[in-house]
Amino acid sequence: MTEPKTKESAPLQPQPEGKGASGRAIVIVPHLRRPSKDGPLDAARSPEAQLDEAVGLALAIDLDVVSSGLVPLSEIRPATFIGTGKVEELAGIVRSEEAELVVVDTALSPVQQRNLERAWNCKVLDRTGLILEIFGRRARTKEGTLQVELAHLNWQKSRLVRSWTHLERQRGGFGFLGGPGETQIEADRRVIGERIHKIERELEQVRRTRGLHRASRKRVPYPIVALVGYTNAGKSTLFNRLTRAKVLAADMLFATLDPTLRSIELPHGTKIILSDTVGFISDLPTTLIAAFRATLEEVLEADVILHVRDVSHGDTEAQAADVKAILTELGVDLMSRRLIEVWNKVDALEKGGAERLREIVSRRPAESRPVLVSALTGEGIEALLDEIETRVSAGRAELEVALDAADGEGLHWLYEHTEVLDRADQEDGSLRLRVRVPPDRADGIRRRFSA
Ligand SMILES: Nc1nc2c(ncn2[C@@H]2O[C@H](COP(=O)(O)OP(=O)(O)OP(=O)(O)O)[C@@H](O)[C@H]2O)c(=O)[nH]1
Repeated sequence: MTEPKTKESAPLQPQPEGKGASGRAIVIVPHLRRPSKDGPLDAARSPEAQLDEAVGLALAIDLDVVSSGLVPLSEIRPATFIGTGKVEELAGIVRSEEAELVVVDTALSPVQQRNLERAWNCKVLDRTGLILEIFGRRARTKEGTLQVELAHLNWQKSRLVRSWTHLERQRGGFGFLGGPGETQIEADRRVIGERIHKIERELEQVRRTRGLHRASRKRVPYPIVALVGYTNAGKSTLFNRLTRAKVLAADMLFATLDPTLRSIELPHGTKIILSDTVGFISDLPTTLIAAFRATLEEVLEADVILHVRDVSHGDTEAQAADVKAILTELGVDLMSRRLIEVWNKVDALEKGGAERLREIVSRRPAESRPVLVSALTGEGIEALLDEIETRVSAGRAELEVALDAADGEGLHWLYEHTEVLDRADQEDGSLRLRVRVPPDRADGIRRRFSA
């Protein structure tokens, strides 16, 4: 593990005046000096990078981050997670900074959270709580919203302490939580239980309809190209660059919790559907995996997957490893021709960096060569479009079909289910069409419309 930025005795780094409107917050990343093999802290990622990410997440929910820093630990304390001395030191900082909230970027037990709240006399949000807030703000589809609310309720149920009502009121969420007395907690637990039941029923309903939507989407004749990648890798910016669509692309994490679809035409006329997906994040709390996966199922149906990477980020390798691990778990073959690595933000590399990457890329075999782009400046975009077109066509079969001109139904079917490349009306009253189809459809179509 790299040397921590903050020494044990040093105060946290003051932050420049933040733009946040949700309250004054301190962000800390506790990390073990010697990571234990079963410790909850992620040793693959540098603590500094984790701190950057945590501050980014806090800013994404409009917190005014007044101070932030690493908290090195020699061991994890059951009662407060971090040691007594450090807890006291932080209490002083909370007071002097008039902070209303401390984000502790690790998974805290309900008891640890409660004890820290008492010691600091302010709200404490752990990593799960922080990501839940972000998911809550970014969820756009019905299913996304329900999944997040369900995860939130399950998490709350395990820790019936007053939640951070300020944020939750804003979202119109769980304002009923808060009573400190036993009876109040029991009542809250019952209300939560009922709400969980209701949401589970609604989710069932939504899933059934989503299945229908997907079935109708599957009939769409165009190949689907899905963008995946780590949070802040530049997916939305690339999506916009490729589609010139107006999709939210702010310097915010998780600007896209739910998939967005657009259809575009590639340089040689191939039409595709471009699908933007949720950003990946390190150490995703297990309670959130279902909500996250629901949005990623799109990827499985994609003909081509663009794995967008921010190659100017210090942790780009660790981020890519995270994404690949999840793709593999979902059943995507990483060696498959349908995966293209897009190395984004080449404009942000330090001097000589882009040349170095170009050399690395040129040594890779052509079929697994990443494409270097800048979604911001447009550099490399033409080459990317060409590569997408090559891969899309490679995965599709081209057929010649013939049918009677009077077969209106057949013609209609072909236009709905295949990509019609060319059409010729014959003198004998028949029609000849050149169509492109997914390989698994080719045989059926040949049988029905023998050329
Ligand atoms: N310098 C540079 N910045 C970029 C580039 N592409 C995107 N960005 C910036 O990176 C930030 C994140 O971009 P987004 O497109 O929102 O990232 P995302 O992957 O969609 O993020 P999530 O929605 O959180 O998953 C924004 O500030 C973009 O302006 C690029 O090629 N070069």
